[in-house]
Amino acid sequence: MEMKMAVLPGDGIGPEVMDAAIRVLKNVLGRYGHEAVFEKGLIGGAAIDETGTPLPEETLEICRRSDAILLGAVGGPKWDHNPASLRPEKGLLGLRKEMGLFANLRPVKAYAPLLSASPLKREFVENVDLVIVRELTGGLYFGRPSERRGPAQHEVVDTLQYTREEIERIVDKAFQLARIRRKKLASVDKANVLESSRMWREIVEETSAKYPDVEVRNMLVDSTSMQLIANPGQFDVIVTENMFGDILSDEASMITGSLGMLPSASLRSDRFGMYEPVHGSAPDIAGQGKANPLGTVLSAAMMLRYSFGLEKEAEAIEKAVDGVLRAGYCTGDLQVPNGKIVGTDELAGRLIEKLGESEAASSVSN
Ligand SMILES: NC(=O)c1ccc[n+]([C@@H]2O[C@H](COP(=O)([O-])OP(=O)(O)OC[C@H]3O[C@@H](n4cnc5c(N)ncnc54)[C@H](O)[C@@H]3O)[C@@H](O)[C@H]2O)c1
Ligand SMILES: CC(C)[C@H](C(=O)O)[C@@H](O)C(=O)O
Ligand SMILES: [Mg+2]
Repeated sequence: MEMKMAVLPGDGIGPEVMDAAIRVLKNVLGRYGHEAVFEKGLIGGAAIDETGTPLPEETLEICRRSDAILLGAVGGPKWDHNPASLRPEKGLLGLRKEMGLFANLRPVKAYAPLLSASPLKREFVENVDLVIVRELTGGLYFGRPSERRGPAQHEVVDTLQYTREEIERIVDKAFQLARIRRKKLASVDKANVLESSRMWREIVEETSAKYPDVEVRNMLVDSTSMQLIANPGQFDVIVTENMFGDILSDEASMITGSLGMLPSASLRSDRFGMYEPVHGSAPDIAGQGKANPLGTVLSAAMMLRYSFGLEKEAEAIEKAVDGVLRAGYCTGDLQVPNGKIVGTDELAGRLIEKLGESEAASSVSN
């Protein structure tokens, strides 16, 4: 099988972490004898600079003829204050919508070597293994905004809008995921205030009848943000609206030690998906070769698992990540006791070394 992947590096540290992830990906695919074609496209600020728009038609074409998309990050101060239609985020939001990627899975896993530096209580973080299922193509980020008429305008509106079907499909996806994990689902909303959240709760209630084996509880988003810090180990799957999921996932990233650690998969009902780290373009460290590539590398592993069904290959990457951290290598955003801080490229090289070591070990044991 020849795999076709669209590669959209984007802006800031996007191209840096993407180069690292592609090196690791090519290495693992080569070891397992797979053939892959990578087609690069422009998105975000880089696309605005070249074509005047953050999501050129050519990029959409590349994505449509691929089996999966790997994306770095978009945005930065150069473009963030452009008129609304040219904001680089519009390119990313537009791509998610255009490709129908409504289910965003953001796994949060505690890696043992990173725990001692966590400001959180160790007994609560050491077994953390949760997934935030974020609704990705509806809600506040896609509702009707009011027009900006300039600085004199005295009122502004954004709308949090969902159809029943949009809520049903994401809630169902989360129940399905909980069923194959630890069977615990937390649905997070603001039902004490928002009408959309009250409808969300009704749908959770109705859907739970189909999944009697999954224990479900409804939680308010404000107290959930507290519980994530106080006792994150209580969570298995969390399902929530677009903006709540955006905010809770950046918060949850700190359980692992850094925003740079979190991968994500944006899925629909078939195997097609887009895979990107949770972080942004990090303009403060861009161009310095020190960005943490692990969120993107782990996103590539999710791509192999969800879009190509390559479980062994995905696990090999995840094991290599654990292996390099255990060996003490990390980027500057992480703290490993007695560890060595290395740059983005060197960390990718260490991952490739680890992949080789585990292959050598498995051929000795066979
Ligand atoms: N999916 C995306 O493409 C995405 C996500 C979030 C933000 N953004 C955009 O990125 C730009 C910058 O946003 P921001 O600064 O609020 O958020 P950010 O996620 O880019 O950075 C937040 C902080 O985390 C650090 N950080 C992030 N990723 C890191 C990594 N891999 N390694 C080490 N440190 C890392 C940064 O240095 C910064 O201090 C904005 O234009 C924003 O709209 C894009
Ligand atoms: C850049 C922005 C539009 C994006 C989002 O909110 O989805 C980002 O924060 C993310 O988490 O992927
Ligand atoms: Mg975000």
